[in-house]
Amino acid sequence: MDFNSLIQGALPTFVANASHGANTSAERGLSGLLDTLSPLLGFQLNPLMRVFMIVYNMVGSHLGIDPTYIITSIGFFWAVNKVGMQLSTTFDLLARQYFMANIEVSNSDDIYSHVMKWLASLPRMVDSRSLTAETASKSAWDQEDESELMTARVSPDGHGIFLNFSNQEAEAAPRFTPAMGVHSFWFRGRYFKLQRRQESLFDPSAGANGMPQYKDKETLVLSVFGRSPEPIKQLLQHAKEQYYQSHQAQTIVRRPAGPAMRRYGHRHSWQQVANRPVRPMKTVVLGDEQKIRILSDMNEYLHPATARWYANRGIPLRRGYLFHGPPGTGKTSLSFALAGVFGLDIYVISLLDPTLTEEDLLALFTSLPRRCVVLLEDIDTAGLRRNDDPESSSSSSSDDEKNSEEQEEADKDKKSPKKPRYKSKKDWKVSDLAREFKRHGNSDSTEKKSISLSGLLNAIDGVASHEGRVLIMTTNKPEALDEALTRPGRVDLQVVFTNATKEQARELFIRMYEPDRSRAVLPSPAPPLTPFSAASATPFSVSSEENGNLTDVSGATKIGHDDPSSPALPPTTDGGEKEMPEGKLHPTELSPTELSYIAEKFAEKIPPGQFSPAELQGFLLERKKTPQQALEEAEGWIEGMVALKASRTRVSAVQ
Ligand SMILES: Nc1ncnc2c1ncn2[C@@H]1O[C@H](COP(=O)(O)OP(=O)(O)OP(=O)(O)O)[C@@H](O)[C@H]1O
Repeated sequence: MDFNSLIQGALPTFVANASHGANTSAERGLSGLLDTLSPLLGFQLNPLMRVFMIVYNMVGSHLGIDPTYIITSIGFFWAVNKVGMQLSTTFDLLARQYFMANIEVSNSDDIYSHVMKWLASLPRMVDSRSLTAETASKSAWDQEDESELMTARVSPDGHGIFLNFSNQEAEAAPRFTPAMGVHSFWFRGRYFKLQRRQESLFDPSAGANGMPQYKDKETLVLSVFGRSPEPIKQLLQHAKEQYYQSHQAQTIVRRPAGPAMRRYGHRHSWQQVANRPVRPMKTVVLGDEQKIRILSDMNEYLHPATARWYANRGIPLRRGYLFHGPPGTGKTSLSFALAGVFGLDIYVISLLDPTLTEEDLLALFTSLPRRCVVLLEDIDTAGLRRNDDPESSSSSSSDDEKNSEEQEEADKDKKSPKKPRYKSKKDWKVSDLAREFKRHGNSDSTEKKSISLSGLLNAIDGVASHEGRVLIMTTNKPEALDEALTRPGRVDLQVVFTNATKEQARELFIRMYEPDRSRAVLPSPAPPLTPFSAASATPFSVSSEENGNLTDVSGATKIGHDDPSSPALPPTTDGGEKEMPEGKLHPTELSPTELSYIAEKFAEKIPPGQFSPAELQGFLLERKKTPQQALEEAEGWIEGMVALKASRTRVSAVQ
């Protein structure tokens, strides 16, 4: 059959199909056309197309309209949407470029976390359709809903109640932040646009050991209509204030960032490692005179007018303190309390950090904020290398570890120096291998020269060194320090810490047992002192302040409380000899007078200058719910500790 006769044969059918009524056209329109054209064009409809045609016909017959219209409309709307999106992107771009002010915030800056935290709290953002869920990390100090802790479980022996935190992660709600892309929100009556974008940057030496690595960099672009970025600046200020309001009364602790980040300098040099509640000055037991002296010295130094005073006299604006005394006497505690009093962040540097070079140290000091506390702990153990001593202390310590076997071999080598020193395979022992590894490891770490004394001095008061900071160095052995380190100008004030005096022991006792002014009383220790019915007990009692005293409002049984109905304590102000309160009383049941009386008795028992506040604190912590038990057991503990110290053993059987 030729083409002409085929057309002549097929065309009438096609015309008939096409000119059929409206309802039949829906059924037959496309399928009829395809049926007609397929032999014409010489192809067969495949099964998929046949299924499509069946569905097509069904839709057509059900809706009573030609599905071609539907397909055409969908295509039209898709095209309009595409064009619309393209136009909107172009308009957005043009608007941002010519009609909007923009501010970019990088995720390597603290402002990024301020803005993200604030955005996460915006109701409009939380309801947005495009969000990123993040696990909200909580520090040990973050406030928790204490009622949730009632998920306590009965102990296996049925005698106690233990808190159970196995589900805490599951119960913690995630934090929702705007996802990557463009968002909008209102703030103080203005319309803002937010673009969150991420790019992967190739950093040739960002990874461990300087290996190349891709790093994600996030940027927030905040835009507002108008030519002035002022509204965005206000927004950023607001986000920052909100952030610090929630972190009020906290001390931020920073340490040097990893070597890869340190390379970028300035704000990348330090990383926040902790955020802890401010340590109140009154919790550091130290002579009032000493406290007042250092507080007023620091206050004067940090005063804004002091900078001018120093500058006029050509004195570098630096202040250094040396806290020295036996371990556990409060040197670190005072440093934190001082930072808390003045609302400063603490920057802690360990000179023993194997990755820290002298250049790093200098860079770290130069990238400190205007006012801060820099803490160099245990400076005597830092292994500072004297300039005239080429061997670092670390290498000398590795020499000490050579055992007699190696010594013997070295002696042998001396006798026959030409003979190469090696062992046959069968002579190798696992211990040899371990030693080799250790030596190899040591040699790696000593490849990096330890910090020299002059390197440290240069960092803390060299010409390029930072001004405005407060430097606190702590040590247990002040006599081991180099004179150059402690000369005036580097150390302006020395604070001596001693083992506890009687007065300090008394104060520590009171601090331990005075009523907690916060919401809840600490849970009683889990191991039961007396068997009790688990069903009737709660792990702790919620207290409220009433007339200045803490009173139990739960009515619940207290674990470890021997006799809840013990008689009221006798008054102690009758002019005669004070009577000793009886029974093992819960601290909340002691009046201030009674507490001070027991504290006095406790202090009398403590030999002055023999125990550090940390040791006394440890003893009292063991008996934190039972002040009288502490008083009664003090003598036994002292005897045990004296014997322990005499035996110079570190293993303690005394609690
Ligand atoms: N004078 C003090 N007042 C209150 N608490 C103290 C005091 N001294 C020590 N403590 C307590 O003992 C513990 C250890 O204290 P801290 O770390 O401040 O001692 P340190 O002198 O810095 O010790 P080290 O020399 O070993 O670093 C802390 O829990 C602290 O609360």
